[in-house]
Amino acid sequence: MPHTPHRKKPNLRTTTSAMRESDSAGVHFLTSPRTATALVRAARVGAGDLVVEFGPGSGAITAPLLRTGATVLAIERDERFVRQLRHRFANSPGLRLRQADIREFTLPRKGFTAVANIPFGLSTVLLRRLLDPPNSGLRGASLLVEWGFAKRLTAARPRDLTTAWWRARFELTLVNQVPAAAFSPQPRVNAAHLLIRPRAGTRPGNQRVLWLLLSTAYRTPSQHIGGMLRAITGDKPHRWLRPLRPIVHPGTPAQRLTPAQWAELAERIAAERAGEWPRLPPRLWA
Ligand SMILES: C[S@@+](CC[C@H](N)C(=O)[O-])C[C@H]1O[C@@H](n2cnc3c(N)ncnc32)[C@H](O)[C@@H]1O
Repeated sequence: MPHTPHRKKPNLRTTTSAMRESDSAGVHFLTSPRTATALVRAARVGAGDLVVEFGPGSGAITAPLLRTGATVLAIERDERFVRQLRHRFANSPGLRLRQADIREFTLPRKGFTAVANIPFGLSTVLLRRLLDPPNSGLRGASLLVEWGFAKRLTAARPRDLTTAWWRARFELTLVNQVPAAAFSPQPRVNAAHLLIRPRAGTRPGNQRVLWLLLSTAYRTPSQHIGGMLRAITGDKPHRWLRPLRPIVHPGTPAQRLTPAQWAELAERIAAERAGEWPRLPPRLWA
């Protein structure tokens, strides 16, 4: 007869006190299995894929993730959750659990997908870790973040250089609003399901050109795209602007371009202007 390992119930006292302390740090645990399932389904992962889960807590998202057959690298700082997860998933060979700080943990070089209910206070730091590096191994991400944060990130026109850099290389989609009632303790504001996918046709080789365009555009808000393109390429701006849709006139303020238009411009300039483009700064946000 197959041996069924004895499973202890999770220690609720320990879990509850860990949750209470996490609450004081602005951390909200997912209590809606339907939301966890939707988050995992949208990640489109399965056997052979590597998923990085930031802050698994007591495993609300880890469980459906493991059911997909993917390998889950879960990074949790709180020792009580780590112990609990080890116990709960003792028979899940797909789980690689690390007790570490997600702000410092070295992310895999190999292609990976990120899935997480992100502690609201760490959203920017984590997105920087995922989306800043020009050679990020990120294949996609399915994340729960604060609603206002998701709205700002997905606005039609990025309002700052960092967001423009992320959006020209990745498509960021606000899937839906997730009510505060889906968490315990409840946050004061609703959350959002944010989906991230690499932008089709964006090649790592174009990133120097892209950075040059964006950093020039965002340095001076009133700058016109025509003059900027002429200064960078030495060509008449129409050559680059003509194929863009919606239509962009040379007198358009550069910051009015959409992420897709920046991606297309960088792609075409890099393809047609072989040259020594300036190196990317070692830390892009510095
Ligand atoms: C918002 S909760 C999500 C927990 C679980 N995934 C869920 O949805 O219920 C965030 C989790 O991240 C952990 N955490 C917070 N800051 C962390 C850090 N700097 N490094 C690693 N884990 C962290 C917390 O202990 C907590 O378990």
